[in-house]
Amino acid sequence: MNQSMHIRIQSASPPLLFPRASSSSYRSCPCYVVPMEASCNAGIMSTSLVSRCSLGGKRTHYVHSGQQIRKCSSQMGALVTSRESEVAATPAIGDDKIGVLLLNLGGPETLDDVQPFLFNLFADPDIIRLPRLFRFLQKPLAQFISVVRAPKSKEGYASIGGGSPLRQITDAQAAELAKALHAKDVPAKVYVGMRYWHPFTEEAIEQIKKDKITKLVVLPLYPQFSISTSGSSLRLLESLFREDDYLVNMQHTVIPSWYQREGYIKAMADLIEKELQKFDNPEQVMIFFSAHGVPLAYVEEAGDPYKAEMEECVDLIMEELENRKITNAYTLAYQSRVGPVEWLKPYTDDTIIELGQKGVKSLLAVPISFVSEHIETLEEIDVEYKELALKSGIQKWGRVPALGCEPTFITDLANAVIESLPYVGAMAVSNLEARQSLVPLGSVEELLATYDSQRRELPPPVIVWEWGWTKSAETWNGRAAMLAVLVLLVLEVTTGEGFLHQWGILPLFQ
Ligand SMILES: C=CC1=C(C)c2cc3[nH]c(cc4nc(cc5[nH]c(cc1n2)c(C)c5CCC(=O)O)C(CCC(=O)O)=C4C)c(C)c3C=C
Ligand SMILES: [Fe+2]
Repeated sequence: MNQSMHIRIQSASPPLLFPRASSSSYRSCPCYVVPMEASCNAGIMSTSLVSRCSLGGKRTHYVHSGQQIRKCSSQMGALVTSRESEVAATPAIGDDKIGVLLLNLGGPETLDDVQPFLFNLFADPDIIRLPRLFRFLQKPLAQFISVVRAPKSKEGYASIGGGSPLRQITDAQAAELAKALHAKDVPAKVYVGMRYWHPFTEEAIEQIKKDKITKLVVLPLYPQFSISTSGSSLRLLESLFREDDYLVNMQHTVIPSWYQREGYIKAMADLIEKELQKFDNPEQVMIFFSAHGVPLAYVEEAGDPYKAEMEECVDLIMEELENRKITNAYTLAYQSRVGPVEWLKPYTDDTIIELGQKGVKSLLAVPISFVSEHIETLEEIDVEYKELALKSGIQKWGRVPALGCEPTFITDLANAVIESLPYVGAMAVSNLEARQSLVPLGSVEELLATYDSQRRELPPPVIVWEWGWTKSAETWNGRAAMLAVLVLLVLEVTTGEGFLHQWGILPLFQ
C-alpha cells in the first residue's frame, strides 16, 4: 500500500504518569536505547512493536503487561511536565489549516431513527463479523437483527426522552475543545464524525475537504481502544482516505487511546470524589466501575486491547484517589451485553446481585468506557441497575455523571491534540521505522493488525435464537439455523415475497 495513504497512528498521550511498581501483574523487562532527539510520547504497543526510548541518553525501562509494553517509572513524570509546557507554547504551524476530527458512535435522534441506526450498527463487520463466504449476507442479516431488536431499543430511547443525547453532547464537546485550543493559540477547527448516525464520518470528511484542512488530528472519543469502537471508525476512515486524492495527500495523525492521560484520570477522580461526598458515610461506599462490554472473543481471539486498557484505567483512577487519601473498596464489571454469546465478565447485573448478597449497602456506579451521557447511563444504569441494586439489598445508590464538557477533561483533550501536532505528517514512516518507534506509528491497518491480525470470524454478538444441549451443538445448531434464516432472507429480499413481507416487516425503508 502507498505510504502516503497511511493514517499514521500515535498515542499523543504522555508517558504513564503513575508509578506501577505495586502492581503484581507487571513484570520488568529489558531496556532499549534511542538517541536523545527521539520523541517520548507514551504508547501502547503490541509485543511485536518492541520500542525504544531514552531521555538524554539514559536508558528507559519498560514493563510488559500481557500483550502490552509500557514505559515504567516515575522519572517519566518529570518528562511529561517539561514536554507539556514546551508543547503548550507551540503556536499553530505556519499557514497550515489544522483540523481535529472527533470520532464517536452516534445515536438515534428520534424513535423513527432507531431501526435504521441499528441497521448501520449491525451492518458493520467490526460488530458482526461473518465468515468470508457469507459476507454478502451482512446487510440482510443486519436488516433482520435491527428489525427484531428495534422494539426493545425503542422502549429504551423512549424512556430517555425519545432519542439519544449523543449528538448534542458531542457537538458541545467539539465546541469546547475548539475554544480550549484557541485559548492555547492553536486555531483548529473541530469536526464530529459519527460511525452509525448523523453527522456521519463521511459528512465530516466532506467538510474537512471543503475547508481545505492541511493537517488533521484524528481523536476517537473513546478513552480505551476497542476493535468494535475506535477500531471500526478508523477502519472506515482508512477506506475513505484510500479512495480520495485530497485525503491521501493530507497530513494526519491518530490518537488511538488516551485513558492513561493525567488530565483524564484526574477529571474522573474529581467526579468520583465529589459524588462520594453525597453519601452519609463516604468511606463505606463501594466504587463500582461499569464498562460497556464486548464479546469475549474480541479480546481472546482477535486480540482487542480493550479489557487490558480498561483494567489499567481503573487502577490509575484508584491510584489517583489513593493519593487523595480515598481508599474505598472498588470493583469493575461489564454491562450492556447483547445476545447469548459470552461477553467480558463479570457482568454488571450479576455483580450487583453478588454485592448485595455480600452485604454491601452503598454503591457508587462509575460509567467508565464513554465520555457522554447516553442510553446506557441514563436508562440501563440509572433505572435498571439501580432497581436491581435496591432489590438486592443495596440501600444507597449513586452514579457519577459522564465527563461531558468537564473543563479539566476538555483541557486535557486539547493538550493531547497539541502534543500530537508535531507528529502530524512529520514522520515519513517506513514500515521498519514504524516498528521501531516508541509509539505504534503506521497505517490504521497496521494498528488494527496489531490487535486483530487475522481478522478472524467472531461469533456474532447477537443471535436471535439458540437451542441444543452442549455448547458445540448449540453453536452448530445456531449456525445451521442462521444459514436457513439467511437463505430465507435472501429469498425475501430478492423475490419480494415471503413471511416477513406477509407480516409487513419488510420492506423497511420505503
Ligand atoms: C466503549 C463503548 C462501547 C463498546 C465497546 C460497544 C460495543 C458494542 N455495542 C454493541 C451493540 C449496541 N450498542 C448500542 C449502543 C451504544 N453502544 C455504545 C458504546 C459502546 N458499544 C454507546 C455509547 C451506545 C449508545 C448510543 C446512544 O444512542 O446513546 C446499541 C443500541 C442500543 C441498544 O439497543 O441497546 C447496540 C445494539 C455491540 C454488539 C458491541 C460489541 C461488539
Ligand atoms: Fe454498544
